[in-house]
Amino acid sequence: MIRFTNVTKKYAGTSRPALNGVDFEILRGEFVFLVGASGSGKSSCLRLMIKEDRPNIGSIHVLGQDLGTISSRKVPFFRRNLGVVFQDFRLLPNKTVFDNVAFTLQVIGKSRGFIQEAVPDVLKMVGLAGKAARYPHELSGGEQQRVAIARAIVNKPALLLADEPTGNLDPATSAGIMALLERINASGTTIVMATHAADFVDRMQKRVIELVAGQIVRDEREAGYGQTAALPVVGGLNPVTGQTTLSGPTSAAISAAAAAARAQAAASSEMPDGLVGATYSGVAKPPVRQGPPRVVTAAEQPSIIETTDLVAPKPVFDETDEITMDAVPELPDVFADADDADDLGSLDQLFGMNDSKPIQRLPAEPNADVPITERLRIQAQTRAKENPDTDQNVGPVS
Ligand SMILES: Nc1ncnc2c1ncn2[C@@H]1O[C@H](COP(=O)(O)OP(=O)(O)OP(=O)(O)O)[C@@H](O)[C@H]1O
Repeated sequence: MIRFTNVTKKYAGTSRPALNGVDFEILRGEFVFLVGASGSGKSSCLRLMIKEDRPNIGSIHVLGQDLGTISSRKVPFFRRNLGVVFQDFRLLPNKTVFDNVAFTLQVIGKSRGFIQEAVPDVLKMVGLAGKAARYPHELSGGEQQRVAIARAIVNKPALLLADEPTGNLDPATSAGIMALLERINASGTTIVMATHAADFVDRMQKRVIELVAGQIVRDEREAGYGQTAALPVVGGLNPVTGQTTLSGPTSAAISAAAAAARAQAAASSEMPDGLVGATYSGVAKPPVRQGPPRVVTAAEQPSIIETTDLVAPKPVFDETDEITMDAVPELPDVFADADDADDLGSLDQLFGMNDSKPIQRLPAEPNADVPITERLRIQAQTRAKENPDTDQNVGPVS
């Protein structure tokens, strides 16, 4: 589903890489937390996954595509199979809840009939059935985030990427969002979520990939947040004062786990700039793994097909099994309507696209009119057991 091979990302003007020789593989159906201190590289990972950015070194495969070779013309088609949720929701303020969700489908050329059926269904799923006519500013933060999730999943993505989706929400609302994400994952969608929400990570006991200064220090199944993830900002030295930008007890609170992580980072490459002491409060957390990182390998993955009765082992999108971009037809007409063009520009911003390519409507998909339960795969699936497909879609598509 996702494979990073020796990925290094260094932003222009920075002295150390944001990601440094990162290797991991995420298989279909997994729920993976990306954790680590602020600045450790979580968002950079997610940006690389949606091809918003490219690595300096290494290769990235997502949904069977080598992102290093995919042409920019085909990137929108690749992104059709991704849902993305951000901390700050990124809703279109001048559109209703319904239209915010419908917009995703309009852009990819779904029929009006399909949209009229799919949007109410997905709003019901996220608990917003009665709020379709509201505007974002008329919603609470949690409701806005549920709209963002509805928008991300309405096109039944195989992969949902979430960057601190609970970052602006209170604990109770966050719990609702996490329950929703867990349900979406149970329907077969792979989820990768960057978060600082230690309580949820500890509670949910999913796979955890932990970054320290751009390097993976832990990759563990059924894991908690860990202590090193609470390390403070990497590179957080104030350039004016030369002091750490952090407040609170620092040196006294440096944990053994923090020291181990730093020693590990230093041993494997140059010491990252400005890695300073921890402010971890000392609240009881699961012990951090000592020694070399335990990387979860494909061979260690549980068989989703054999171990799960209710979960579809295939991604929500059948067509993602074999995304072959060469088979994608040429893009049709550019939108002529100025309003739509503005809106499409906004959609590009949702993905963080900062280039100014011509705005184009994508062609409709065939066989779009299937029931919402089938589209979202939220019902029990027995068919998959009968016809298991263990291909994880990692690696180049020939
Ligand atoms: N566009 C950019 N230009 C230069 N440096 C960047 C850019 N984006 C990120 N960085 C740097 O790369 C490093 C990793 O940043 P990234 O946003 O990936 O961290 P993060 O773990 O997601 O942090 P947070 O938890 O605060 O969101 C940081 O040192 C950051 O300052």
